[in-house]
Amino acid sequence: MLNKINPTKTAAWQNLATHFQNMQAVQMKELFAQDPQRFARFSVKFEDILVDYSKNIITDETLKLLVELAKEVKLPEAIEQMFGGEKINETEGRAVLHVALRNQSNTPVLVDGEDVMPKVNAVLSQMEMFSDKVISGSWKGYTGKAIKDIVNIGIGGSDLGPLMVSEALKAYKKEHINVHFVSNVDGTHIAETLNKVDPETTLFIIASKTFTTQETMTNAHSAKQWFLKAAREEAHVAKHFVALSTNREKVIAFGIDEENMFEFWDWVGGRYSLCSAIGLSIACAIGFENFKELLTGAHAMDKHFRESNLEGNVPVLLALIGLWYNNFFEAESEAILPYDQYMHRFAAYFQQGNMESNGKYIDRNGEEVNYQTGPIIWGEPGTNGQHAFYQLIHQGTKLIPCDFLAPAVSQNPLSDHHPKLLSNFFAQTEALMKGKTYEEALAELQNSGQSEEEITRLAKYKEFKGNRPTNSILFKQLTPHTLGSLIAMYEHKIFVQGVIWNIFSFDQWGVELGKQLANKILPELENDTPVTSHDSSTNGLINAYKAMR
Ligand SMILES: O=P(O)(O)OC[C@H]1O[C@H](O)[C@H](O)[C@@H](O)[C@@H]1O
Repeated sequence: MLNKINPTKTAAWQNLATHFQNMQAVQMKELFAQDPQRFARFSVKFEDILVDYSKNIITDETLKLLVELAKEVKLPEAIEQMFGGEKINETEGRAVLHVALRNQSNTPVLVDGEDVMPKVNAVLSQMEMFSDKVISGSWKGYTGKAIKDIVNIGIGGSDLGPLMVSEALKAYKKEHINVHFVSNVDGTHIAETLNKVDPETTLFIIASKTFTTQETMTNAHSAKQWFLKAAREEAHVAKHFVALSTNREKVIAFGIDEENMFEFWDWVGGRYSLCSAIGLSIACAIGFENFKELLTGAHAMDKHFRESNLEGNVPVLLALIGLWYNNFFEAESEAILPYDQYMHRFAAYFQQGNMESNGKYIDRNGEEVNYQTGPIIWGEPGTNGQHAFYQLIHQGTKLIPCDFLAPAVSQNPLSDHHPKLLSNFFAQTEALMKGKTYEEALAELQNSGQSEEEITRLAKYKEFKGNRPTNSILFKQLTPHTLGSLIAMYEHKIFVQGVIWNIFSFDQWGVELGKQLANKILPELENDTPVTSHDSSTNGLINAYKAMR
């Protein structure tokens, strides 16, 4: 069992609160001026990934106290508990072992005394054989043709991970295979996708941990109907539908051959499942060897996380710095800003990863917390974000700690695109940190030909207070290995924060109520009789819908 310590009751928290009083007015540019070694001291290299956390409102003392907090709430023990297969997901009675899925060292990982590695490896082999067949064209459709299009039908963790990775690793994609993702129960999503594909050459991957999710099952049934309209015989389904799930019975009931089921287990959380069978669409798109590289990269970060001391531990440092802003500076959100177009779904992926994990107000003792837990996660790729929402990051009233990510080497080195992109990457964190003083703004306006009065007035608007914190994560190239490490890095950051906030990061009860109510409302939409069973707003909306349709 994880510790159940209220973090605010620790000595470190109290010390951090006092320390914060001294830190809240500290200017980062002064910290840089005082210490020429600040970058060297506040950055860490992990393989090809450089994490610079020097542009934060922190000192050695801040980090020392944050590390003390982590120790006081027994973070090192919690890390061992997760890797050791303890049932740390207590509200569901499950272990949390996404790290076993990519345990390339193949050391035993025990759950209830059983080593899970043989079954992990067996499914990986099954995925390898299958993806090889699809890619080589030896897997044939019902008319003897090779597969050209893969449609992954899933939602949440059964969609966002494979989608994000397939996009991020597009440079590694096999040219003759196209992957599509259908998630929304809005018929438009599946209809528009089916318009683009041919039943003879399309493989549907039905991805659902539970195999009961309404959206996925509805889309899967529509896909099957569409397929059977062309293929006619139920027996052909086996060549075009495979399932990724923990629920064998439901997969069989759907009509998918048991042979075509790729299994995973209840100790894999949906939003932590892309290294499991849920990654099959990735393996088919980029080849199993590249999928394996992704796992190797994630495993390398897992080892670093488990084995490094807290002071030099990348996910731990990112977690502690995030917590510093979340709980002391009262920052409400964090932005993830990849300067790599291939990573355009990265923030969306970790929106689920983070917000579904740490968006909780009941602590591990069953009590309501009296401090902030998970932040709001958002972001878009640079430079698009610069022309959209960076205004608020630079001059708004909210503090938004940002992670900037960028590859040193582009997969598409067209003329000077990449230096231009990276000049923005470097400039933004510099601007956010340094800002521009009123005097600097005034000086810039001096030769503008405007009146002194106008210049004095305008300079106010052109002043940037700066002191806005960022982490810069610069990596050599967006390879499968590096992407795997980055994914694991953020996963473990979330874990560390959840441990400290004394919440259960691996359940998601908060998504149930909406589902329950939707199930109640669905039959009410069958006829035109007005409803009266809800509040007046909900009744009014339902009745207006009935009148409009
Ligand atoms: O994979 P499935 O069982 O279909 O679940 C898909 C998704 O739906 C649920 O509502 C959860 O909130 C997510 O964590 C999960 O990833």
